[in-house]
Amino acid sequence: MWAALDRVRDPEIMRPVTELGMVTEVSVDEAGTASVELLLTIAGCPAARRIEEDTVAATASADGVTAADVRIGVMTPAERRAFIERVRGDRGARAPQFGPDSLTRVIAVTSGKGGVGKSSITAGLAVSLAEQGLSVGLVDADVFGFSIPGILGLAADGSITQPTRVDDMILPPVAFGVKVISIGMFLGDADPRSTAVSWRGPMLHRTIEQFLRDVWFGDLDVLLLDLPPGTGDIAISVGQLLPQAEVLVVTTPQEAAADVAVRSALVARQTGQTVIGVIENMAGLAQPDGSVLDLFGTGGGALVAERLSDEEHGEVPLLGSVPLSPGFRIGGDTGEPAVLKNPEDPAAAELLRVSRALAQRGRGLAGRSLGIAPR
Ligand SMILES: Nc1ncnc2c1ncn2[C@@H]1O[C@H](COP(=O)(O)OP(=O)(O)OP(=O)(O)O)[C@@H](O)[C@H]1O
Repeated sequence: MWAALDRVRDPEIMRPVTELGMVTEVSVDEAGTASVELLLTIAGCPAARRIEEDTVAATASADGVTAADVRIGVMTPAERRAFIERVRGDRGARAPQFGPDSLTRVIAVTSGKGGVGKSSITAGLAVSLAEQGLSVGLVDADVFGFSIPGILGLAADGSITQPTRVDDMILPPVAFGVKVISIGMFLGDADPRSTAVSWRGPMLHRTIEQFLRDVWFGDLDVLLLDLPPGTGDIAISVGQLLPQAEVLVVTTPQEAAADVAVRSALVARQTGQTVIGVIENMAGLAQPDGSVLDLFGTGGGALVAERLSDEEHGEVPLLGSVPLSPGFRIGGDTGEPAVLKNPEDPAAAELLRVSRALAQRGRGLAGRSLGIAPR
């Protein structure tokens, strides 16, 4: 019975319910009727139905079980505190999750101009890294244009999927294997389609800080951040809070956009972050006759990469050039990322190639404390 229940995972925490202490009673009588009690953290949590269905299915599938009696209850405050401690492990309460010694690679995606496809690229990279088996989190810090929930299917009918709160721990919704948190999830009952975030710098800083502290991401291989375009308060806050972050610059092939893209990368450098590459988006659109229409010109990505490369910082590579593609755009509009639904699409295929190259580079141990002391 326990082995069967080990297969039931909490969809938000992505760990077996047995390991999380959520299963409080398991017994089977002589007639083969299995009786299981499982406790949810809070009543009506979004994951509840799925957990209940999976528990019933797992119980019924265990060897020798002829009938399943599954009871779902809710934890007492004391049980919930014990649960939070188990989930957080020895990191303790409210400790920063992505400090300099963290093994998680933090990649902030920035752009100079708005509308160059930064959010689409970030979401596509996150989903394809998760598809390759990495544990991935995504922070949508684009306050003025939070579009990640829509791109990842978390914004149906004008309301954005809310994170689950277990006391002071916030569990991010999971989309296509990616733990996602967005400013758009914290607007209360307001309709995100017609709500503007007009917070000043300190409020934005606190919000990003809270995302990194109270949102429980667990052990991530990669945390991606979708920054607002340009060089504003958020970029500076992220630089201060995550100086070890690596930065990807998204730009279009238009040479005129290069200056502003380079400037956004230079702000990241000033806060100690490392620019690891440039992704050109909205490159040539393939025509039915096989020719290519360079709607936004050519060469912008290579130009930004070249201007960011120097002796001090080494070579900043152009990691890929993602073409314009109606299929890629439709995937974003419908919340079904093309990298999963339509991997042959030319834009999706190029993004998959870039994500595979990124996945191969782990975070090095250089400069980090290994947490061991000499005797
Ligand atoms: N390669 C592409 N081919 C076709 N459409 C694209 C491509 N990349 C992005 N788009 C579309 O362009 C629009 C803008 O993209 P997106 O929202 O990702 O840009 P952004 O840079 O994050 O914008 P902002 O930061 O200003 O919010 C979206 O409608 C998106 O679907």
